[in-house]
Amino acid sequence: MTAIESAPAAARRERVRDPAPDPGTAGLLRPHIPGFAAVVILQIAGALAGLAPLLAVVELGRTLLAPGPIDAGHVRTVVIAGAAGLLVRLVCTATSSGIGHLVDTDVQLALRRRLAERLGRAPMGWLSRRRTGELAKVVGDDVSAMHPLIAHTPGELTAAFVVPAASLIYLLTVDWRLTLITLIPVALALMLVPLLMLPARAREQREFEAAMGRIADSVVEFVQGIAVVKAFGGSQRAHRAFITAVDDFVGTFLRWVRGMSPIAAAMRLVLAPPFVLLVVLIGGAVRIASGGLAPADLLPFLLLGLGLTAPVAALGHGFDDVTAAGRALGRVKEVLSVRPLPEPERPVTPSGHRVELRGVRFGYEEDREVLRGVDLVLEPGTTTAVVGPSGSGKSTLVRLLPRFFDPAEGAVLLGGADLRDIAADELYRRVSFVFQDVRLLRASVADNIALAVPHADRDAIVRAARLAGIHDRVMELPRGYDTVIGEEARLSGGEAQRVALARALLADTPVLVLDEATSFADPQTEQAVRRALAGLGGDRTILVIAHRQETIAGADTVVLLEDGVITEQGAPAELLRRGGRFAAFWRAHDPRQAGERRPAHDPAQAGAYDAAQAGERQGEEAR
Ligand SMILES: Nc1ncnc2c1ncn2[C@@H]1O[C@H](COP(=O)(O)OP(=O)(O)OP(=O)(O)O)[C@@H](O)[C@H]1O
Repeated sequence: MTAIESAPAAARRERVRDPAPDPGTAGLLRPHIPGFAAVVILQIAGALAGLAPLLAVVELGRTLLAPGPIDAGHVRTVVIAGAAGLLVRLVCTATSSGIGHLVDTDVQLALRRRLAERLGRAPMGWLSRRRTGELAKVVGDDVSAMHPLIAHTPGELTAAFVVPAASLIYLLTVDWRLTLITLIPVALALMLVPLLMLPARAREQREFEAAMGRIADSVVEFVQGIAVVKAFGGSQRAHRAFITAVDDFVGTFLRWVRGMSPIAAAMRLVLAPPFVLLVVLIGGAVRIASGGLAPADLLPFLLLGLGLTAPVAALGHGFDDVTAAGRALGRVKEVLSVRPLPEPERPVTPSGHRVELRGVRFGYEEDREVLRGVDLVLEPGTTTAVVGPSGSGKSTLVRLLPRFFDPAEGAVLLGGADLRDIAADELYRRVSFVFQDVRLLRASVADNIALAVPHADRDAIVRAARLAGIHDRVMELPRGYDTVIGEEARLSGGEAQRVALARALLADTPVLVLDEATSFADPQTEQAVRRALAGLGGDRTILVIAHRQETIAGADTVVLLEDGVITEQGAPAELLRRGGRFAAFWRAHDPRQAGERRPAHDPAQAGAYDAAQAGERQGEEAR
C-alpha cells in the first residue's frame, strides 16, 4: 500500500458526495400517477357508457317484439339513453386519450431531461467509449419509442378488459347457460395458447430470430467494410456471405411457418366474428327450442358476444410495439444507471499546477490491470513525453489527468490536491486536452474554438487558430470564422484536430495533455503542434504521448511506459547516452538508422529492444 492510499483515501471517501442512485423509471413515473389514474378512470367510464347503445338496441328489440301496443315514451327514453351513452363514451375516450398523450409528452420530456443531466455528469471515459449516434438514439428514438407504452397501452388495456367483464356480468343475468356457450370461442383460443409454447415452437422461434440476426450481421458487415471489401476485390465473397445467410433463412422460415401457421390460423378462426356468431346462434336456437330462452333474449348475446373475444385479441394486438418499447426502456435505463464520478462535497483549490501520480493502478476490467503502479511528477514549465509500445497504457495514463477515469488505487494530484477533491469546473479551468476522438459542435468555427472561453474576442480566437495552424484554412471557408461546421463546411480529420488544438490553446490552461498520434495526422498539423508546444513555454505543464522523434527529443523529460509500468525516465539525451531500454526503443523506432544500416524492419534493432525487454521481465520475475 502506498502512502497515498492509506488515511487520505478513507477520509476522502467521507468527503465526496456519491450521487444518489437514479430513482429509475418507477421514480420518474410517480409524479404522473394522477394522470395515469385519470386515463384509466375515464376509460372505464367510457367503456361502460359504450355498452349503453348496445343495451338500448337489446331493450328496443325486446319492446318491439313484445306483444301488444308499443310504449312510445319508453322507446324514446331508451333511444335517448343509448345516444347519451354513445356521447359520454366519445367524450370520455377522447379526454382519456388526450390526457394519455399529455402524460406521454411530460414523461418523455422528464426522461430526456434526466438523460441529458446524467450524460452531463457521466465520466468522460464512459462517454468516450460510446459513439455519438448511439447516445443520440437513446435520447431521441428510444424515448419516442415509449409512446405506445405510455399514451396507448393503459387506456387500451383497460377498455379491452372492462367491456367484456361488464358484458359477461350482464349476459350471466340474462341466461347463464347461453353465456357459457358464448364463451366457447374464448376457451378454444386459450386452449391453443399452450401449443404456441411447446419446446419445438420455442426452438423454431429462436432459430428464426438467429437466422434474421445472421442476415442483419452480414448486411452490416458488408456495409461497414464496403471500402475494404472493394479495395481488395472481395465484393463477391461478401455478397456470398449475405446470400448464404438468406438461403439459410428460407429453410428456417419455412420450418417456423409450418409449426406456427396451423395454430395461428386456428386461433384466428375461433376468434373470428362469423365463428362466434355461429356458436351463439346454434346455442341460442337450442335454448329457444327447449323453451329455456325467450327469442328476444338472444339479441344481447348476438350483440355483446362478439366483444368477449376482445381481451384475447388485445393480448396480441400492439404486442410488437410494446416489446419494442420495453427494449427501448431497457437502453434508457442503462444510460440512467451510469454512475457519475463523485463530486467533492468540500472542494479543494489546487495551489500551483505541479502534477503528481502516486502509485496509480487502473484497469478497465476487474482482472486486468492496465496501469500497474505508476509514480510520476510533471513539473510546471516542463514538457513530458510518454513513449512506449502499443497497448502499454499511454492513452490510459494521460486520460487520468482530465479525469476520464479515477485510479483504482493511488492518486493523481494537481497542485497538491487529489483530482477527486477538485470541483469539475475548477479542474477543467486548469487542464485541457486534445485526444484522438475530436468532436466538433455543429456551430461556427469561432464558437468551436471559444468553447471554453465563450467571451473571447475575435483577435484572441484568430491568434489561437494561427498558433494551431488552422487560420489559413478557416479563411478559405465560405464565411470564415462564422462558417457553421457540419452544415456549411466539413473539415478533414487533421483540420478538426487543429481546431481542437486552437480550442485548447485559447483555453490557456496551465496543464495541457496531448495525444500526438492524432495531432500528427498530417504534416501541417504535426508542424502546428510542434510550433504550438514550442511557443507555449512559460510555466505550463505539458504531457504528450509522443510518437515522433522530434517531439521526444524536444521534451524535457521522457517516460518509457511498458506494460503499465514506467521502466525508464529522464532527459532524452541522457537516456540515450545511458544506452538502456529507452535507447533500444529509440533505435528500434528510428527510421533514419534503420534506413542507413538495414531495411526498415531491422530485426537487429527490434531484436535489441526485445532482448532488453525479455531481460527485464526475467529480472522482474527473479525479484
Ligand atoms: N475502453 C477500454 N476498455 C477496455 N480495455 C481498454 C480500453 N481502452 C484501452 N484498453 C486496453 O488497455 C490497454 C492499454 O491501452 P492504451 O490505449 O492505454 O494503450 P496505448 O499505449 O495508448 O496504445 P496505442 O499506442 O496503441 O494507442 C490495451 O490492452 C487496451 O486493449
